[in-house]
Amino acid sequence: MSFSNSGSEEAFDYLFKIILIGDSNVGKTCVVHRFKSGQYHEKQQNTIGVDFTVRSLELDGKKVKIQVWDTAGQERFRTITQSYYRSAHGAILAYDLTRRSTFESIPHWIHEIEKYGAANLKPFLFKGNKSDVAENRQVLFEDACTLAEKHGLLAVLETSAKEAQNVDEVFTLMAKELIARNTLHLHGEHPPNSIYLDSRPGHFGGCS
Ligand SMILES: Nc1nc2c(ncn2[C@@H]2O[C@H](COP(=O)(O)OP(=O)(O)OP(=O)(O)O)[C@@H](O)[C@H]2O)c(=O)[nH]1
Repeated sequence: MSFSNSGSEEAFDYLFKIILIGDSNVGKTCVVHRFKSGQYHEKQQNTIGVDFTVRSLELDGKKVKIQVWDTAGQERFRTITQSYYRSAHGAILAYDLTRRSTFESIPHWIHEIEKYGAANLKPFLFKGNKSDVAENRQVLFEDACTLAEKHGLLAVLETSAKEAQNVDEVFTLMAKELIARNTLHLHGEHPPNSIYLDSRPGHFGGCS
């Protein structure tokens, strides 16, 4: 069965609302822009509140409409952004792998999701951005894996909005997981535990 919001819009099988969360300047907006337009722009302004982006994908023969809510990382917008958690189906936690403090904020963001998100707001996907400047790396992939395992997060991916590394993969993986969970739910089964992805594009491996 396919759905459409209005006659003029493309029909779809699934609509997923995915919220993107993390400290200011980790590159959330640039990643969303890369996902939507395939382009990279050095962004000058911080996000104010929440920005919406929609992109449709075809996954395993199904039309999937992904609505990304790009939230402001700045503290002063926290009350606005928290109000969007409740209706999200999936959450992506982002940090800047060249800035350790943004990684250390991740437990705080997990707490926010648990506090303000719906009870079934799982899985959280976990991504480190700016892998193109890995020479300035302050967060090891292994450290991210350890944190993800500790909190039962779905995946660890390292992305670059600048060099288009793993950007589509983040959203595709999230959508596939949400479809799988939806299907399992319909069949009364439980979803599997976490998946971990190596930082190299297209390489699906374990953390250890
Ligand atoms: N080298 C590099 N720089 C990036 C990348 N992605 C974003 N940036 C830069 O990081 C800065 C912050 O990017 P934004 O996308 O505005 O960050 P944000 O997380 O949306 O910030 P808020 O809107 O304040 O929450 C900008 O100067 C970008 O050009 C990347 O993949 N590689």
